[in-house]
Amino acid sequence: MEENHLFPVFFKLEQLHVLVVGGGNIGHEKVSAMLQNCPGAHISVVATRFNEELEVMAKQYNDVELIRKPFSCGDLFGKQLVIAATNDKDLNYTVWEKAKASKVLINVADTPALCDFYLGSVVTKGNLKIAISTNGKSPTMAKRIKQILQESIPDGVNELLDNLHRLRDRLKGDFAAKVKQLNEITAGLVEEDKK
Ligand SMILES: C[C@@]1(CC(=O)O)C2=NC(=C\c3[nH]c(c(CCC(=O)O)c3CC(=O)O)Cc3[nH]c(c(CC(=O)O)c3CCC(=O)O)/C=C3\N/C(=C\2)[C@@H](CCC(=O)O)[C@]3(C)CC(=O)O)/[C@H]1CCC(=O)O
Ligand SMILES: NC(=O)c1ccc[n+]([C@@H]2O[C@H](COP(=O)([O-])OP(=O)(O)OC[C@H]3O[C@@H](n4cnc5c(N)ncnc54)[C@H](O)[C@@H]3O)[C@@H](O)[C@H]2O)c1
Repeated sequence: MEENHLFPVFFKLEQLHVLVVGGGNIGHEKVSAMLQNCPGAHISVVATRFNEELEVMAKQYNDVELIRKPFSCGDLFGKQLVIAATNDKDLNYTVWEKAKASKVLINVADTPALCDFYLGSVVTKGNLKIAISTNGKSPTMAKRIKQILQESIPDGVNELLDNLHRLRDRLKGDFAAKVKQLNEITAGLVEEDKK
């Protein structure tokens, strides 16, 4: 079977500065995805025109700025991540070239082959977060799996997480002893599978 070789990580977007080039439907979708996960995300959007929903959204977040102008190389200055989401493939390629030259990680929304990273479909229950990828094969399938998991994972999972966190803080002993105790305490959660 073909395998997905993407390596998932969870970024702290309050500590990074993201540049989004393009403020249309897709620019709005990507900014919205980042803010849903991280309301404190630090995002600059450069575009010649902005979709109205994006303009309304940006006003509600202190760390999102919309800059109405054509893209230029200097926009990359001080950014750690870039999303190129214009409707101009050649321009998206230019943004990719500039990002590579500046060693900034980039997602090119219309060209998966040029992406250093993909955005995932995200399930959230309190502190629990699950990111889904189909290796770029079908974002629609990722969205549907997200919906299934969102409904099937009970909301109480966050209380369980809080309890385990408190327990983790109270456990004594070295690392190996703590791992042993935590495994024993949680074994009951997966007991059904062993039968
Ligand atoms: C998960 C999600 C995250 C997000 O964007 O927040 C996401 N796309 C979402 C939705 C979505 N995107 C598209 C549709 C239309 C139906 C369809 O095509 O299925 C829908 C469905 C909808 O909107 O209902 C079209 C589309 N997407 C890409 C291309 C370009 C291409 O493939 O060439 C085209 C064709 C453009 C065209 O035809 O013009 C590319 C990418 N989209 C990815 C992520 C990355 C791969 C993720 C993975 O590994 O699965 C990747 C590779 C790069 C990236 O964008 O990071 C978000 C889920 C929302 C949710 O969770 O609710
Ligand atoms: N990755 C995904 O999930 C996904 C999904 C659907 C579509 N797409 C692709 O994303 C691309 C964008 O689609 P859209 O619907 O957002 O288009 P759109 O027409 O709504 O928006 C295009 C944006 O690009 C900006 N732009 C154009 N030239 C510019 C320049 N020189 N400098 C700065 N900004 C400039 C415009 O001002 C506008 O904000 C399309 O190529 C589409 O194929 C990607």
